[in-house]
Amino acid sequence: MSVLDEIMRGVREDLEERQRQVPLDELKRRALRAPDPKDAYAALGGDRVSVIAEVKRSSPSRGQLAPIPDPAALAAEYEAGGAHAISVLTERRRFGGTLADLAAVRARVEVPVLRKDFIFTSYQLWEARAYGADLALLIVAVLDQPALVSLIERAESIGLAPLVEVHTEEELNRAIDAGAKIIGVNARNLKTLEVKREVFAELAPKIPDGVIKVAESGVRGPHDLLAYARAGADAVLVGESLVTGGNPKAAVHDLVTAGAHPATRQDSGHDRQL
Ligand SMILES: O=C(O)c1ccccc1NCC(=O)[C@H](O)[C@H](O)COP(=O)(O)O
Repeated sequence: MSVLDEIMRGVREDLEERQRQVPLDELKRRALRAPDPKDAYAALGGDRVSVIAEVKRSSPSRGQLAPIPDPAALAAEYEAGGAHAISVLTERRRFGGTLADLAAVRARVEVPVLRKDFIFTSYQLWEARAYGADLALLIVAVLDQPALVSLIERAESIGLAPLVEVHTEEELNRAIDAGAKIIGVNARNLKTLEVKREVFAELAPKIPDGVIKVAESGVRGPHDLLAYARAGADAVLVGESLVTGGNPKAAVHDLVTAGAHPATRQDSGHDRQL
C-alpha cells in the first residue's frame, strides 16, 4: 500500500466517524452561519508572489515537525509577517491537524484560510465552509474526473475557492479540463515523498494564462521563492521551513519581501536553481 493509499484509508475512517456524529443537514446549517468567505483570488493574484503559510505539525515525510499548541497564535505570527493566506492541515493521523485548528485560525486572522486535507466528498467541503475556510484543496491524484468536476462546482457554489493540486502533466490536463482557476503544482511526489522543485518549472508553462499558479512544497527560504517566481509562480505554499525555523514571523516577512518585487531581486542564496 502506498503512503497515499494509507493516508486515504485513515481519512475515510475518520470521515465516517464525523458523518455519524454530524448529519449533513446540520453541517449545512453551520456553514450558513459561518463568516462570509474572503476573496482568495484577490489574495493570491497580482504582480507579487503571494505567500501561503502553513500550519503543519507533522508529515509522512518528516514525522514530528513542531507541536504547535496554539495554531491561531502561529497563524497570527504569519499574518503579522505579511502572509497573504494561511493553510491549515486538518488531517489528523499523519499531519496532526484538526478542524478545530481551522476554526481557531479563522477566528484570529483576516487573510483567507485554506483547508488542506484529502477531500473526496462534498461533505468535507461543507465542513471546510462550516469551520470558516475560504479555500479548499482538491488533489487530482485522489479523484476521478467526474468527482473532480463536481467537487470544483460544489466548492464554488458554497463560496470556497478550490485549489486544485497536480503532480504530473496528465493530472494538470485534467485540472485544466475541469475548469480549475487556481492550480497548485506540488513538488512532493505523493508516492516517494521526494521533493523535486523542477516539476513546477516543467508544468507551469502549460498552465493557461489567467489561472493562478501555486508552487507547493520545498521552499526553504527566499532563494526558493525567487526560483519558483522565475518559473512563473503567482504564489508559494510553505510549511516545514516556517514551523521548524524558530521565527515564523521573520521567515514569512523575508519571503513576502522577496516576493514583492521578484523580477528586480538579486538572489543571494546558494541554491539558485530549482
Ligand atoms: O509533507 C508531506 O510529507 C506530505 C506527504 C504526503 C502528502 C502530502 C504531504 N504534504 C502536504 C503538502 O503539500 C505540504 O504540506 C505543503 O506543500 C508544504 O510543503 P513544505 O513547505 O515542504 O512543508
